[in-house]
Amino acid sequence: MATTSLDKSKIRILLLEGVHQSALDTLHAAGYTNIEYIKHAISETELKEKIADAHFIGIRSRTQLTDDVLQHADKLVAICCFCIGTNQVDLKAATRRGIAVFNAPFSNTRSVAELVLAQAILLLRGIPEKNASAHRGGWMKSAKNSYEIRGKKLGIIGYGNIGTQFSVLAESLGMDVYFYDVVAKLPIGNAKQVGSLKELLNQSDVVSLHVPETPSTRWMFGAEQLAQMKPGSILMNASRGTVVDIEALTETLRSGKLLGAAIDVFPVEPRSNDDEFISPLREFDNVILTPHIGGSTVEAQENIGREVAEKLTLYSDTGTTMASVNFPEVALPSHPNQHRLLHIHENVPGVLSEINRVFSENDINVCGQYLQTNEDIGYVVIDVDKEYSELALEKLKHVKATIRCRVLF
Ligand SMILES: NC(=O)C1=CN([C@@H]2O[C@H](COP(=O)(O)OP(=O)(O)OC[C@H]3O[C@@H](n4cnc5c(N)ncnc54)[C@H](O)[C@@H]3O)[C@@H](O)[C@H]2O)C=CC1
Ligand SMILES: O=C(O)CCC(=O)C(=O)O
Repeated sequence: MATTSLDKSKIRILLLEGVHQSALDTLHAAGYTNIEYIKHAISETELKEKIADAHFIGIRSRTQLTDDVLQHADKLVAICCFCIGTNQVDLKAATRRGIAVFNAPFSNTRSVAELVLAQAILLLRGIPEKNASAHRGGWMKSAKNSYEIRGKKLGIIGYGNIGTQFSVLAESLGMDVYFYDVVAKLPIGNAKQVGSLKELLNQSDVVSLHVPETPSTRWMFGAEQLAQMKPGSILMNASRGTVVDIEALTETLRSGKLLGAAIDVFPVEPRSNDDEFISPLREFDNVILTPHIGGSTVEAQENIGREVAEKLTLYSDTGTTMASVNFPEVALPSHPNQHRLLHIHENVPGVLSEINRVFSENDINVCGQYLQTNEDIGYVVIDVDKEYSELALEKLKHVKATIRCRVLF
């Protein structure tokens, strides 16, 4: 698509946590060259220093973009999460500063579903203990506590993009699938929605969590829920580390009540692969511990890199905010031969009429105008003839409730 964006060499992009090469390729192909690429998460002090110069930042799940960090991000236009979860970003603080947030809601969902399916099979067969024993010279040849997956009941908590895919895969292996979700959901295949978490836990042989991190899911799975699980059942968590109370899980595992567990996410995760992973769960051979790699496959990372980098370039080139997590969604055409003003304001009455007054009082012809609002902010995009953009920008900055206003050339 032909675009007339800002001089791209001046747009600074900071990419952290080793996002896939496909992101770099996509950005380079779109003409963005001023990119700092770091393979790991950086300390908060370094983050505050680096974010001060960045127009765009790309992160995965380790980098915490708190209100405090964002206070240092005067130039930041957008945050690009190369993952699904956006709980590591203070979305309210980003919105208040007029910073758009993007993510990749689908690209790694199949990878998570495949991982938990594999873990369920391995745990039902007692493979983690048998494997650990063999590595130490043991030989646990026995059918005790070793089961087929066929005919077992799977209880999915959070029946969204990942939960539904897991549901389909599990049914294809003969599992009976039940799910609990706070929203009424159309069941896929023969899955059945149950009315309460307790009901789900009381009957499931395998329980798997696929909820986002929100206030309602924070520590939602503790001693009470573990007590409601069937003896000999399995718990799996590949959602977020703040969902399961690890101390309570440790106690339950010590009691021998569960056949096993698979945990991919933890309340505190090492910042880099060189740091030690500390968890009381390390003592159990019947627990599969994975380093937050539910979505870490070559396929998923390549797709995410491309998908999120495309969202970045589209927003940077044209102002398009489709699929933004926190911004009103506007799909915009390119603006050849015109300049494009992007005005982000608090969603309060009277702003639009003030904006329109800027154009009528200054005799500026509006070539195109687009508006969308959400609960917090309004996003107005105005295309004007090139010679008027500087004057319009200056005037628009003084419109009441303005958060941020900039121009795309
Ligand atoms: N381990 C890993 O590497 C990965 C982890 N994830 C995590 O998995 C989560 C889920 O991903 P998706 O399925 O794509 O999200 P989704 O948004 O499609 O589905 C989440 C579902 O959880 C439900 N839900 C929300 N609060 C709930 C509650 N209190 N009780 C029961 N259900 C509730 C929602 O209604 C929704 O149906 C992500 O938010 C992310 O945190 C995602 C990708 C990779
Ligand atoms: O791969 C990552 O860094 C995080 C994956 C994840 O948890 C997500 O997509 O929400």
